[in-house]
This record gives sequence, C-alpha cells and structure tokens, in this order.
Amino acid sequence: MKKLTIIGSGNMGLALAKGLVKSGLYKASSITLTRRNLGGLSEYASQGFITSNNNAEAVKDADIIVLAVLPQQVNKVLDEVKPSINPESQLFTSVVSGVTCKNIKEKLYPNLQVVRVMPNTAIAIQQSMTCFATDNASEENLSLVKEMFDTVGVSIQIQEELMTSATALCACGIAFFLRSIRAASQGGVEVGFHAHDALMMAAQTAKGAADLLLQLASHPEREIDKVTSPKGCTIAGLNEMEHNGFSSAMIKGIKTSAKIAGELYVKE
Ligand SMILES: NC(=O)C1=CN([C@@H]2O[C@H](COP(=O)(O)OP(=O)(O)OC[C@H]3O[C@@H](n4cnc5c(N)ncnc54)[C@H](OP(=O)(O)O)[C@@H]3O)[C@@H](O)[C@H]2O)C=CC1
Ligand SMILES: O=C(O)[C@@H]1CCC=N1
Repeated sequence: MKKLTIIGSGNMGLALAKGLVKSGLYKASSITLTRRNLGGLSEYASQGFITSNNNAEAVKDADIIVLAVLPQQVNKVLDEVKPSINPESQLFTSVVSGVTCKNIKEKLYPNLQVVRVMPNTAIAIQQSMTCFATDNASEENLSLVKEMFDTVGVSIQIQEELMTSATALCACGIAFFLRSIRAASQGGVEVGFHAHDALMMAAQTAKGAADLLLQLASHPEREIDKVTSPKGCTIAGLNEMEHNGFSSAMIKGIKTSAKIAGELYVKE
C-alpha cells in the first residue's frame, strides 16, 4: 500500500482522505494529514490517521503527496517542503485551483512528476467527478492517479488548459446544484410541504434526474420532453423559469467561476 501525505487537511483534503479509506484503497494508517492547527485533526488521529503540523517531516516518507491548501497559501508551503522532496521517487499531486504543474515545478524541481487534480467534495462519499492533467507524469503515475480517483467516483484526464473550466463545472458545480435543490425545496414549502420533507423530495428528484442521464446515456431535453405534457404544468413552470433567466444564470455563473479560478494564484 502506497503512503500518502495530504498537505492542508481542510474541506477538500479531509473529504479525499475519508473517501479513500471508505473505498478500501487506503488504510487510515497509511495517510498523513497536515494542518497548522493540529487540534482540528484530533478526531482523525483517533480514527488512525497520522496527523502532523510539520509539512517538511510529513512529506519525507510519502510515495504520493497531495497539496490541498488554498492558492494563497501555496508559495509558503512549497518553500517549506522543498528540502524534503525527492523528485526521483515521489509523485506530487495538487488539487489547488489555478496552480499549474509548471508553477509547482518552478517552485520545487523541474524533474518532479506533477499531476494536477480537480475533485469535488462528493469524494467523501465516493461520488466525485474528478478531472486530472499533467505535462510530465509517466503513464504509470497517471494510472496510479486514475485508480486512486476512480475508487472515489469517476475520473477523466483532460488537457491542462481546461483545468479552471473543470473547476467551475465540477468542483464549484456541487454548490450550484445544491443551491438549485435548496431553491426547489423552498418552492416545495410554498406549495405545501414541511421544509425537511420538501428538501428530501427535491434531493431525490435531482438524483433521479441525474441518473436518467447517466444510466440511460440520455440527453436532458429528451428526458424533459417526456415530462412536459402539452398544455401541462411542467412546461408552464419551466418556461416561467427560463423567462426569469434560469439557464442563463447557470451559464453566467459557471463562466464567472472559471475566470476567477484562473486568477486565484499569484506567483511570487
Ligand atoms: N472545497 C472544495 O470543494 C474544493 C477545493 N479545492 C481546492 O482545495 C484547496 C483547499 O480548499 P478547501 O479545502 O476548501 O480549503 P480549507 O481552507 O478548508 O482547507 C485548507 C487547509 O489548509 C490548511 N493549511 C493552511 N496553511 C497550511 C500550512 N502552512 N500547512 C499545512 N496546512 C495548512 C488549513 O488548516 P490550518 O489553518 O489549521 O493550517 C486548512 O485546513 C484549495 O486550493 C481549493 O482550490 C479543489 C476542489 C474542490
Ligand atoms: O471555491 C473555491 O475556490 C474552491 C475551488 C473549487 C471549489 N472550491
């Protein structure tokens, strides 16, 4: 079993650690989690994870390193770990938005193999849509990354220039779909359901809609046509939403997130 060190165990780092252990691919004892406030990891230490607030020490024995700090925290962390990194034997992966493989190699070593990965928080329940890209990692290391992220959802390799777009569509996308489910539930309350029932009903309906596309390899408009009876209530509601900019709002939101994702990291 490979040894993994996650530098920056916040929302994303911990979701990844939980998903990998749940999948059975990793034992908690083969994952080291770091953050500055070690107290915030005590729950994870009691579950068998190794925890540390010393990044330089934590990366020494790792086969795979996952960088999961915020973009504005990257430069300091890379300076800290550089003396402990072995570019010949270690694989460096990063989930940080807006930081390229080249940015990391420029800060660490030009021959370090780097894979940039963009998962989403559904990784904690093995349902992530994960995109990854590289400009120098070997096929063997790419297979390793694919195996790792396929156990916690679905992963695809993409061109690196599309990573900020993948961030908007898939990583930020979790929040966009959650907000639409929340909005649907609020509508459900207005038409008569208690809030907790409305939320469960909206979430299960969203899950069914997503599975219609994924399991039947169908297209949204094909499935929508099956719901919209002539002169019916669905088309009335759907058209009302479109008159108010429903599709347009989602498209504009994704474009804005993709733009901002590309501006998050500032090189030193
Ligand atoms: N949240 C998401 O859905 C997704 C996030 N990402 C990317 O993941 C990265 C992390 O995001 P997110 O998890 O949301 O952010 P969080 O703020 O939740 O996590 C960042 C973690 O890094 C730790 N940290 C900060 N500085 C250091 C340091 N010097 N050494 C060790 N740990 C440190 C922080 O803990 P402490 O302050 O205790 O050190 C914190 O727990 C970002 O780059 C983001 O772009 C990518 C995909 C999805
Ligand atoms: O909001 C953010 O910047 C991070 C990256 C993608 C999801 N969360």
